[in-house]
Amino acid sequence: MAEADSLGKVYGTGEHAVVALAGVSARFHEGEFTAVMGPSGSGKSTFMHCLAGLDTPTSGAARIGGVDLSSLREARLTQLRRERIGFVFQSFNLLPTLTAEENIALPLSLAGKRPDPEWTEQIVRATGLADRLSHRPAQLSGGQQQRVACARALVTRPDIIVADEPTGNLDSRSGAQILDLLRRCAAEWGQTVLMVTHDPIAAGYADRVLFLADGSLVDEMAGPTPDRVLERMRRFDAAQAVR
Ligand SMILES: Nc1ncnc2c1ncn2[C@@H]1O[C@H](COP(=O)(O)OP(=O)(O)OP(=O)(O)O)[C@@H](O)[C@H]1O
Repeated sequence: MAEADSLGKVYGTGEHAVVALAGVSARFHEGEFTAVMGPSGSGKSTFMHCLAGLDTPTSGAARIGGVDLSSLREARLTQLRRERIGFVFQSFNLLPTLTAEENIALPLSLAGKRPDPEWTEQIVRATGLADRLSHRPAQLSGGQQQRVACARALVTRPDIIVADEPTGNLDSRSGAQILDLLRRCAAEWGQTVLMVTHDPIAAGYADRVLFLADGSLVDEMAGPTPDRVLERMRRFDAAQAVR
């Protein structure tokens, strides 16, 4: 469904050049929940942004449904992002003047489309927001705001959900609700879920973990558990301390 083919990204030029991605290849299948981990500055956000068409790679290709994103003009890329990818960010990014219901419907309003009532009801139920729909973000807890952001990401029924540290600002209980929901997106609705996280517990919800270091894919773990992820991260830290 989504594919990174030797994705490379260099910021700046000459002596100021920073290699954020040094040629990363990976495939992300339907119904698969992948966590992306690695030390700060290892290229996780850059990787996700290039893969989701929010940033342009300097080499290699990002493909969604077989389409090379670099072959698309800006308007077509915007449409593809809007229709096929749902984004969830660490800081929720809700519009403060809109109610929860209006925030959820926003991607459809922007595309001039009507909500599918059955699907909307399903995601409102899945996110447990039925009695909060008329509230504005300031009247909601962080966990509720992130659930609104998830419902907004889901409302277009995207093929891919991209979540950048979705639980980074949440307590563990609210975080678990978001992670359960992301797992459901993959297992129940067949969506391809990609999540950047620093948290081994969050990574334990995924089907596999990709580990980045210095812009390269250095390891992959299937069926992760928090303990195994933590142990793998400790080995990274030890290796970095030696260098
Ligand atoms: N716009 C930019 N201009 C210059 N350098 C950048 C830019 N964005 C990212 N970088 C650099 O690219 C490298 C990878 O950054 P990136 O944000 O992808 O890492 P990350 O693994 O997501 O980090 P973190 O966990 O801290 O969010 C870093 O060295 C960063 O400083």
